[in-house]
Amino acid sequence: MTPTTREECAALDAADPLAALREEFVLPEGVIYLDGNSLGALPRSTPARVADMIEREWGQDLIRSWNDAGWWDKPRTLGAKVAPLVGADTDEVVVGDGASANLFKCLVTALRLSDRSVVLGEAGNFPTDLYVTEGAVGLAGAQQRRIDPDGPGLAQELAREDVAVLLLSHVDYRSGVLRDMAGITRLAHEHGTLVIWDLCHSVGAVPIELSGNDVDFAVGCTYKYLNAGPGAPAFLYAARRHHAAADQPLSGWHGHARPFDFTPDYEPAPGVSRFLSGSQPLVADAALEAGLDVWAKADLAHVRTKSLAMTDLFLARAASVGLASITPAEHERRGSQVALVQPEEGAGYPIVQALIERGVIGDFRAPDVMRFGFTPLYLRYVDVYDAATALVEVVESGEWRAERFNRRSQVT
Ligand SMILES: Cc1ncc(COP(=O)(O)O)c(C=O)c1O
Ligand SMILES: Nc1c(O)cccc1C(=O)C[C@H](N)C(=O)O
Repeated sequence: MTPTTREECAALDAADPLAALREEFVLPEGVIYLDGNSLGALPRSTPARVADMIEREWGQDLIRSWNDAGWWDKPRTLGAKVAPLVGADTDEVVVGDGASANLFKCLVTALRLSDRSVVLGEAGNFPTDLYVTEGAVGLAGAQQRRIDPDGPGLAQELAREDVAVLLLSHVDYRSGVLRDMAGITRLAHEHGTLVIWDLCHSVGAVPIELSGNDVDFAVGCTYKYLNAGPGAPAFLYAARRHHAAADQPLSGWHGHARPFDFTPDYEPAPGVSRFLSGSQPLVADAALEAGLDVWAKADLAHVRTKSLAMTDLFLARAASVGLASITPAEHERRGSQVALVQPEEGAGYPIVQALIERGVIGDFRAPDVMRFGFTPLYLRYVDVYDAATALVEVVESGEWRAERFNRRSQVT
């Protein structure tokens, strides 16, 4: 049941099985952070973990750390820590490079596995997915088609039976719509299409079953709900059945079968390691590891229950001041964010700025969406209640109309 009063929220916090995890994060005084879907908060253990990596592993142990501190294997050992969060086996996930680069690798690999040459994508996807697809199809001599995956176009396009690869975001970055991974993957496979899921906005936000749903490939970033830090390395999942035939385009020595033979010819490693390219940012890997170690203490079912209760609460209070939502009311179609449409032309950006001045940090996504992310590991129900109160007050008072809230900054 959705809490309606601050007292009910406090009671939910007192009974929250995730409550203790909030202590694992550095959260600035006076801030309610509703942007963890863009950049997650800092785990308390991260600075010491990174300092240890730099001072001891690098400073004292120097090159020996490639073996002694497990640097060489970090893409795999960190991949194994991501695997339970995405419902994959530990040997199907590697960490490395960025989400855009991994997307490129998966797209070209999938095109090479298929005898077709169309990549079907979504018109409203996060732009990097569209740009990377453009680059990949250009190189592979393929074509890109775009649809609205939440309408009838998806089934119609797949039924043409010329689609090699379907690339979709599991949760839409703007609206927060959660797609039916099981149903869409099954439908695509029935039509001979491989599927790549972009999990950037769903990993750590909702439970995910990649292996159970026979997903072919997936990528995701770690700096949002996984709290790995700005620009942290991403992950790549490839179903085991594709490993032997996967021919990824950024073949580099970290993906070689015997890298220390230093042979002139490329021979891919047998498993998911073949998706690696070159050396990885090991300082950033240390921060990622600290973020993943917090996740090892969380139960995703509890995260999901709390996330839905929080978004229900926020949606209900936004509706009470007439704010329309493009985030679905149905739980099974909702990620862990709320996207509200501005009440009048040009109001969204200044409303978000007015909230930020009050210590409630969300963001604005052009052209008209006010976006609020909910991260059950470090948010309390009372925070959500207080943030919603601030939103109601900002809208009702009209304080957002002040000129200072309309000065745009580069990163929004
Ligand atoms: C759906 C989606 N894909 C990819 C990315 C990011 O890619 P990268 O980490 O390579 O910048 C983002 C966010 O930045 C995103 O929302
Ligand atoms: N990755 C980002 C970056 O390097 C700079 C600024 C913002 C981002 C983001 O992650 C944006 C995010 N994907 C979004 O959904 O808006």
